[in-house]
Amino acid sequence: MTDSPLDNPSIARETGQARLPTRWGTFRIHGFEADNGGEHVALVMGDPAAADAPLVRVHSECLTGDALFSQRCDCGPQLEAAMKRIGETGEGIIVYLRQEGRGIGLLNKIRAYGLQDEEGADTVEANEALGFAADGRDYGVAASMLGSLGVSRVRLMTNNPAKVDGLEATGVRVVERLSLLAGRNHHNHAYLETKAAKFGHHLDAPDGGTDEA
Ligand SMILES: Nc1nc2c(ncn2[C@@H]2O[C@H](COP(=O)(O)OP(=O)(O)OP(=O)(O)O)[C@@H](O)[C@H]2O)c(=O)[nH]1
Ligand SMILES: [Zn+2]
Repeated sequence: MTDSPLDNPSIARETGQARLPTRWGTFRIHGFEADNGGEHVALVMGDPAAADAPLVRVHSECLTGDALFSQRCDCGPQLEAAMKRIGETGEGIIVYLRQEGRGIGLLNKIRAYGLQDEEGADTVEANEALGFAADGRDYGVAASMLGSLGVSRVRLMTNNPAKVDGLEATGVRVVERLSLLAGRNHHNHAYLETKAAKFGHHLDAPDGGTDEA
């Protein structure tokens, strides 16, 4: 397997912060620089460090879905739903990781999309045909960012069991998993089915997986 072109450093240092008004309320945006120079951000609302286990979304960058309104995936609506939920709660964090294309980068993701279009590959087969692992993400940098923000226990908005395990492996305690079902449409049906079949995403389950010790 080819190593991911996006190295996955595990330490991120805060570089600055500012006010970020959004449709769902005003966050503070914190900039972080990782060991390899990667740039990530966290959107913080309220005082999550004072909470026992605040609402957190660890979102992997998807330029096409988050910014360009693509319906190939569910990323944009998931990000909106997470920001809305935090806005309604008044407290929480969006950790926005620049791990585009499950870690293979934007240009390789577009090549993978091409293989899906032309050869009928699913997302996993396309990654593997390009010489990458099915999912090359690492959550160490998210743990480092949460640590800087004073958070070590979270209620995580995700359908992805590997994200829960990945965060737990880096020392973040996921006390509850909250489903984040949004943005299903006829273009992303196969993509979502592949996530459920090959990665075990919980796509029809309600909130669950609380493993409070
Ligand atoms: N390599 C590759 N990456 C993709 C593809 N479609 C979406 N992505 C990336 O997948 C990432 C989102 O991961 P997903 O597996 O959809 O969802 P998740 O974040 O693991 O799970 P949730 O927390 O439930 O949203 C983003 O970085 C997207 O850019 C694809 O076809 N190929
Ligand atoms: Zn996406």
